[in-house]
Amino acid sequence: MMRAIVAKRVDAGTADISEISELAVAGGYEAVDSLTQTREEDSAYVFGEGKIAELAALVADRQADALIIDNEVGPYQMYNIGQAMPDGVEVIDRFTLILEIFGQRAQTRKAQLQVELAELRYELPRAAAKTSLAKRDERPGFMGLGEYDESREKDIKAQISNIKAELDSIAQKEQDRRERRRESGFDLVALAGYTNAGKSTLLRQLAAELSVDENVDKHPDLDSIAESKDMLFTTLGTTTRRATLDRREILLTDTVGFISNLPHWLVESFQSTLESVYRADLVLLVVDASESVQEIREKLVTSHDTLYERNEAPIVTVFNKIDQVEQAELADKLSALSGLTPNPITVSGLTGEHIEELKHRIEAELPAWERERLLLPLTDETMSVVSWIHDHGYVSEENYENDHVSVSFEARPPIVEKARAKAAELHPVEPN
Ligand SMILES: Nc1nc2c(ncn2[C@@H]2O[C@H](COP(=O)(O)OP(=O)(O)OP(=O)(O)O)[C@@H](O)[C@H]2O)c(=O)[nH]1
Ligand SMILES: [Mg+2]
Repeated sequence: MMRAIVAKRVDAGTADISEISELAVAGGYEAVDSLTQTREEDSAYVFGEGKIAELAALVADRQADALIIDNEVGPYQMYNIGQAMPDGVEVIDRFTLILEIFGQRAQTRKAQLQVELAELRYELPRAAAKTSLAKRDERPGFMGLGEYDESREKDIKAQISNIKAELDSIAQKEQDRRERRRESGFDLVALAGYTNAGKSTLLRQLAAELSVDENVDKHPDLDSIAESKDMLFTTLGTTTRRATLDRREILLTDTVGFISNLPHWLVESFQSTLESVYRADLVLLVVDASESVQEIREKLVTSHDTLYERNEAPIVTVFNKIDQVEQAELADKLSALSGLTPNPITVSGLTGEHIEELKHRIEAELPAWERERLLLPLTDETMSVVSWIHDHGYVSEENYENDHVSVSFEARPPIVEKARAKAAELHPVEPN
């Protein structure tokens, strides 16, 4: 495994390196040591020059292969820090680390395109900076940053627009698929929330059935016998499974987790993954109840920001991992956070506690179904209409009389509409 030193600079207060350390592990590094500094950003080195010398000594001493910095590092700062480190040491900032993780996990075409798009967006301003400096100073390869090449910038822009076009067409296909699924009577429910909150674990609890996506084999984290890893960004693509509630059939989609402090271009690149959240009939926003009130609050606020802009569906907040929290403590947390989530539900995806309640809640929050009672004349086609209604809605009563059958059912309004049309097309057999 690659050995890494983790470093972080903050303007004020104490730097918290827990998240970057977890990201390092997720990226396949062993975080062997760390250094932090509280001071304003240095334009040449991010950290103070003395701290950089200290870091270089630590890297050498611990025989690290990489230096991971939990700050955004500009192209020149990156170059300067690289020069100050022992030879062969890779310098990685927060965003390149996240991109590395995504790159390792991206298995579907869509995920790969999204990672590529994010990489190009990361590179674009850097290429532009090189070009403008090289022009100004007429020094190709300014500061050793590589060949000065204006065409590189154009190239990146062209690639970005190609990838966007392909992602748009994938998004359109997915939108069509969502509509077909709704027409088949399914309600679409999406799991959203921070990475490691327990979304995939909940998916497995709620939907034991097989996945309905073509990416089944590409999500080893969703295998019901596979253990969920306690690791950031286990799930990258989206996976959809079918689950049966009391009355309704839903399609439940697991998505990539959120993480705070992401630059705009990175979030944008993963926009199409979030479409399955924005376009759902209901969103389950999962939070880890074992975290501190402060942490949960920050994550809820970021999640709401991400969702509210484009989300169309109602949101139910799910406090997961209650097996790890004392009851009194949980009550305190819920009341402290009640302003942000008026009516949350508490569960444990691991033990299955309150999963039935969650199912009821999902059913209650889904868009209301319409009730209808249809009298169908008995013809050769009648049984197929009746079974169509069974497939697309919930039948509460079915009575056979001499020459007709009466069916009482509930379904999405468009399904009821269709059932009426089908019923109208049935013509009774002429009596002899
Ligand atoms: N104790 C406890 N652990 C849980 C519970 N739910 C999930 N976990 C653990 O939390 C970790 C993360 O769970 P996942 O289901 O992979 O989380 P996720 O939200 O899908 O994470 P990403 O795919 O990375 O976004 C795993 O180690 C799970 O076993 C729970 O209810 N109780
Ligand atoms: Mg997951």
